[in-house]
Amino acid sequence: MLNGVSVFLIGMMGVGKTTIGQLLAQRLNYEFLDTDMFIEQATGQSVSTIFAESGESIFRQLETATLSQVSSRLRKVVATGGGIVVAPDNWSYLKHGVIVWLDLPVEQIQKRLSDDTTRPLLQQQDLGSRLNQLLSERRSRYAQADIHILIQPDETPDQITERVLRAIAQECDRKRQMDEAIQQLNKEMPFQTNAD
Ligand SMILES: Nc1ncnc2c1ncn2[C@@H]1O[C@H](COP(=O)(O)OP(=O)(O)OP(=O)(O)O)[C@@H](O)[C@H]1O
Ligand SMILES: O=C(O)C1=C[C@@H](O)[C@@H](O)[C@H](O)C1
Ligand SMILES: [Mg+2]
Repeated sequence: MLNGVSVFLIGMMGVGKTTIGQLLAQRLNYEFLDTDMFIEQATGQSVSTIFAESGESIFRQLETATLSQVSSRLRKVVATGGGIVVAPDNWSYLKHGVIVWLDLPVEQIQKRLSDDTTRPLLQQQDLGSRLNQLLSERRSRYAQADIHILIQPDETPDQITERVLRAIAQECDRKRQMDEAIQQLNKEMPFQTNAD
């Protein structure tokens, strides 16, 4: 249904981009790629070490460079870092594929990440307020995705993956119908110049 077009998963930390991305790639027979892991392999450093020793700005440059590399490739499911939506330049790369926003209420994210030490932007006392602050800064960017999946609290990774697959199929159908309508209209009403 995708004709090789890649899928980009976006969303806040902890919503399950890496978990769902791996399952989705298996179902689509695509290769799975995670921008955080890609950066860790390329630099030989963990995301936390990059933030601590080089700073967030360098991490964001690594993220954009990674995305520019992977966006030109076909048949990939790409789990992106939670902050990838912030840099406007990154959208020109994301738009090479179908963009899926995995969304989960902050209370659920909080439960999942309460003991996490690997996400540098969350290493502070009040996890709930920090997540709410990041989400309010980013929500309008996430909302630019082609597909929005609001995950239910008890939904399993397999159930979410099924729902994403159905939504991708619907989105591909919608795009195909629109392309056909445009082609039909172009046939019926050939473009006229002022000279006609
Ligand atoms: N549907 C689910 N139900 C319960 N736990 C889940 C589900 N999906 C993911 N998790 C768990 O939540 C945690 C965060 O998931 P994951 O690492 O996939 O999120 P992420 O979106 O990739 O986060 P990040 O943006 O920080 O990389 C993991 O411990 C994972 O096992
Ligand atoms: O939301 C974010 O800004 C981040 C999310 C993670 O995936 C990592 O990319 C990093 O911890 C920053
Ligand atoms: Mg991840």
